[in-house]
Amino acid sequence: MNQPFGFYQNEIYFEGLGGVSPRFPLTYGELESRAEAALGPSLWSYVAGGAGDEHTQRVNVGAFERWGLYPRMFVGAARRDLSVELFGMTLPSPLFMAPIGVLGLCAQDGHGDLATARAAARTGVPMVASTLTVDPMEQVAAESGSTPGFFQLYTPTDRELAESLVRRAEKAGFKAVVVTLDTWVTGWRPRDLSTGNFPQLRGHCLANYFSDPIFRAGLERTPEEDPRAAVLRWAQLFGAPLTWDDLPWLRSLTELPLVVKGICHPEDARRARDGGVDGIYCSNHGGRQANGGLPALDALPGVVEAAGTLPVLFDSGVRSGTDVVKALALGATAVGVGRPYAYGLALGGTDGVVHVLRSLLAEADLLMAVDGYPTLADLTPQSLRRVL
Ligand SMILES: Cc1cc2nc3c(=O)[nH]c(=O)nc-3n(C[C@H](O)[C@H](O)[C@H](O)COP(=O)(O)O)c2cc1C
Ligand SMILES: CCCCCCC(=O)C(=O)O
Repeated sequence: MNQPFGFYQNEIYFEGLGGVSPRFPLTYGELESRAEAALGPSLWSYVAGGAGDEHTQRVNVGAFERWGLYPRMFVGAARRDLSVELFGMTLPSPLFMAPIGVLGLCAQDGHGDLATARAAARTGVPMVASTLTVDPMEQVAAESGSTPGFFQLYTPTDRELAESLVRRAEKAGFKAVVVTLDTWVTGWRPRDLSTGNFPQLRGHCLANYFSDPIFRAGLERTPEEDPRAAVLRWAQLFGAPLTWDDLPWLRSLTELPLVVKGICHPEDARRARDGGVDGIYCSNHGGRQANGGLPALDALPGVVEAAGTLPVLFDSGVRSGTDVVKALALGATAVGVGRPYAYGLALGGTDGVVHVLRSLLAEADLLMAVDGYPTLADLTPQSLRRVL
């Protein structure tokens, strides 16, 4: 079903959308409340929660309401083209799935990364596979069919281990490496601190480490023999507090497109661009890391300007197809969906993820049809007006 996007209105209402299903929610509110019930209290609070009093998380979402899209008439947008060029590839739409570390646990069978990769295969929407998958990255890559996948790297303090993870990602067939910069230490997350629930500390989602020859070589006993010691070793190695001096080394790690995630300041975007990265990923980690109060969407225009000709990926707060359109109009090349697809996974495995992705795309496509924007190039900052 890896069909190009660009639906016709009548197909939506009379013929169905090949993936959007009435058995799953059609509003974000219902998706969230049904996912809460499906995930159970502990996993729900990990996935849904954020830093501090979750102000940043809320303003990430609210920021989209402060922009309105001008409707344009006499455009004849009967056909839309949502395809986008990214890293030399033509993708059928600008949507991608942001990396989610405990994703595997969100599926009923505990193999949610594989189920999500299958959704990528079915929709053509790329998945950014986290370093923290339940199943090893090689298996995740194998499930995504002809849809390109990206590998997200949490840079460990051991450079040899970092290099090994990247080598494996290349060999597994991932098409880009996304280095997350904003999470070398976990932020202040009251929900998780009160439940004591960090799935990684229970040994979940560490398959990429436990299967890695460099990681294993640093242990006295294998993770199978002594899982506790392996988790402790992982916790010691997890995150290197990188500086600009490390960028040349990161750049040297791979010839795959290199993307840096967590960039919100224009000066950081400029320095990353000058340091030779291939893409800038504007994100505040969905408000999970710092409760600093800046909505990621408000940071996007400055990052886009500083990135120059580099593609800008964006996430944080995207909850609907109209949000996708607004982020594109503000200059994003591709837009990441985070929590919503994890909720779809919780409700219906691969089918649930496909439903969420196709609902977002159908809504974006219909907005572009009705408001007269037939292609992504037609969406510019002038298409928007600040409304609040
Ligand atoms: C449960 C959870 C786990 C996450 N794990 C990762 C991760 O492993 N790597 C990463 O770069 N970002 C991770 N993120 C951040 C997402 O990639 C993305 O930036 C964020 O979800 C966007 O915010 P939103 O979900 O509110 O739209 C995670 C987010 C959630 C909700
Ligand atoms: C030491 C674990 C850091 C959190 C990793 C997953 C993530 O990015 C998130 O929960 O957010």
